[in-house]
Amino acid sequence: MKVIEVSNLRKQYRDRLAVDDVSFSVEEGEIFGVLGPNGAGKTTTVECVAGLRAPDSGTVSVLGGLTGTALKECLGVQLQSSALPEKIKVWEALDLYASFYRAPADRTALLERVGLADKRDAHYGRLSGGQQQRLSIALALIGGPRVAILDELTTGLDPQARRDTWELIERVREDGVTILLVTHFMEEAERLCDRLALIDSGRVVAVDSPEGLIARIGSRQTVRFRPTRPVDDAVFGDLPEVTEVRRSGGQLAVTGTGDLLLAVTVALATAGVTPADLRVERPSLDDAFLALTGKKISS
Ligand SMILES: Nc1ncnc2c1ncn2[C@@H]1O[C@H](COP(=O)(O)OP(=O)(O)OP(=O)(O)O)[C@@H](O)[C@H]1O
Repeated sequence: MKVIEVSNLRKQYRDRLAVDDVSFSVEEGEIFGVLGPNGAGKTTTVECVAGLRAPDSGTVSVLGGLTGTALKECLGVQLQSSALPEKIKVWEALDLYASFYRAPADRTALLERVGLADKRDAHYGRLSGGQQQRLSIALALIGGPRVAILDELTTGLDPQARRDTWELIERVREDGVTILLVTHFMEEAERLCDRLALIDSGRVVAVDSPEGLIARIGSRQTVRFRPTRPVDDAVFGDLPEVTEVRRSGGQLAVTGTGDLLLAVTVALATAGVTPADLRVERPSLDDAFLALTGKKISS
């Protein structure tokens, strides 16, 4: 079942065309990512989905076309700009947000869920960045939504806090919540999203799974290592998987396709060479975006 359907969305701010032509749909239970560089139109798109902005043209349908209070009861939103007052306590924020809903979720269970049970009396301003983000996720979930919209929720977090947040999002999905996630982090998109819309300059460049997007640019990969003793290019000469061998300092980079790692390691073993610091570089979502748009997403 399609939970969100966006068709030919367009939104202009004065002389700035933020969203030109955006269409995608999100299936029930998916984590669907909206990925693109800064200023691509991601936030404007999800604000239109959340009913917080009116599109100039195009249509948005959530849960079969719910509007007004019915939509609000089913939708949880965590936006980039939603900062709370420094002095508000965690439980006060939850109580405040719970008052917006007819049947709010159990607050104690929710605090446990996001790992803030021991912070219930703490002031918002005294929480770490990761804790503030987890509170904002709890606030997005307080109404017991079927769909949650989360915008740039790990921006500014350290790697551990980011990974903790990803685990939390995965658990939220396991509870049956469909998630629309805005991000410009490749790793986040690859780790969390079932499917993604790549957005550039207000337009959808492609919609696919992370693997599907990466597969579009082919299966080229590179095996890098430091040989424990000198190795001649001829060692790889007859391997159909290998297209290029490059040397830089003491390091070798063998590029090719297919089961390249196996082919290279067997050839090295046959030649009696041990590859130290061996690693395989496969194309990333960043490479896919670059191939599709000529630009890099990473900021
Ligand atoms: N309220 C506004 N008034 C005028 N221009 C705006 C407004 N909001 C966004 N824009 C502009 O519209 C374009 C798209 O912005 P939007 O925030 O939707 O992009 P984004 O992909 O979410 O970017 P970011 O990752 O930086 O948040 C940008 O050029 C932005 O400067």
